[in-house]
Amino acid sequence: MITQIQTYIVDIPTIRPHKLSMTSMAVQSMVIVRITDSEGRQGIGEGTTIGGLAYGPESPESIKTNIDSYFAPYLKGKSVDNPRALMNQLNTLFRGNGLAKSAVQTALLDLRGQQLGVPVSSLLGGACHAHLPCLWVLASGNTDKDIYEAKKMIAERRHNIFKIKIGSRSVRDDVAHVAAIKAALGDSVSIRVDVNQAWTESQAALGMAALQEAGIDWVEQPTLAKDYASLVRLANKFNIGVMADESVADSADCFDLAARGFNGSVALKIGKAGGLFGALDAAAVCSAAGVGLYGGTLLEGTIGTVAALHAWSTLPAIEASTEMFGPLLQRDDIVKTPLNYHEFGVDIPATPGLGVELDEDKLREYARKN
Ligand SMILES: O=C(O)C[C@H]1C=CC(=O)O1
Ligand SMILES: [Mn+2]
Repeated sequence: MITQIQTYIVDIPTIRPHKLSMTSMAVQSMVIVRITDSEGRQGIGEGTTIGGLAYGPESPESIKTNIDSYFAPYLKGKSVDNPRALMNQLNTLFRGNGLAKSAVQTALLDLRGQQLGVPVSSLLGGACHAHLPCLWVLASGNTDKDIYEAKKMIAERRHNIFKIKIGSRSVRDDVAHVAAIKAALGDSVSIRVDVNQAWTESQAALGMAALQEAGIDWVEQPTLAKDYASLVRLANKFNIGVMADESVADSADCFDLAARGFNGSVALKIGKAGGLFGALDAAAVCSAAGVGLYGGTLLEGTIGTVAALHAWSTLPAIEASTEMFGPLLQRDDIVKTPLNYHEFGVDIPATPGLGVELDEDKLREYARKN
């Protein structure tokens, strides 16, 4: 039985400013949820966004408030035997708030996994992978710094696929920046870009023609999230792949986009989909429609990242790789043993629950005091 639900906003500085088209991040703010049962076992979860309200409709403050005010009173006293039934109830009682629901669902699955002595991936049907590839995002905004950073990652065998954040400068300047990085890294390194909705369709056509010429493999969310028609037209017009990110949150969005003739890939994110169950439902719709899968992040720390990894590990194929590098962007970690990044990817824990444990001292150090 659930006896206590605690939430914390945890602010951890990033290793360098992370520049997206809509904001520059120097700190990552994560909402950590801890659910305790009557035997004293604890499950942990994370709800994280980017840049307060700059990226999406939920902020760290809204995630915490809505868990404290709405979800926690409902969950207190309930059994954890069936996390899916509890989530169905939350979805019926409370609209939206996917990031807050993802945090709570993660904590319920962590707790249930510990009760049963199995990893979260087993609760989802079982892992097909023990190690998944993981790319790195170049977002310093400076061409030379990005090239240096990428070469270091390749030499350390940490990452060999890179995503470059663009969209805050002119199309020509952005293309020149990306083409210079691609030329410096060479043919064996796969490069993609994320425009985060910054282009009009005609800017996208100009940019994509030039990026295709420069040998770039994917363009993520070139145009506005709700402009499905432009995504479909661009995906059909160019050989360079189109990745939908902000356009699609859940399985219904994926169905809608695929039904309009989209033939690219989709960035799955547990936060967008309201949790692991929703993200896997979205994956099933994409796979049935021939749309490729990509394991996406909202730059979560270790807890949110490992939760997503458990979900992605159950997918037979993740055609467009993953970007589960969030913990590496943070200067410090609030878990006792960080995830193991090596050989251009990351290991998925096989111990009960999520397989990571909170470091109470670090939690105290970084938790927001007011
Ligand atoms: O993809 C996004 O839009 C959000 C996020 C994922 C990686 C990153 O650097 O930013
Ligand atoms: Mn994106």
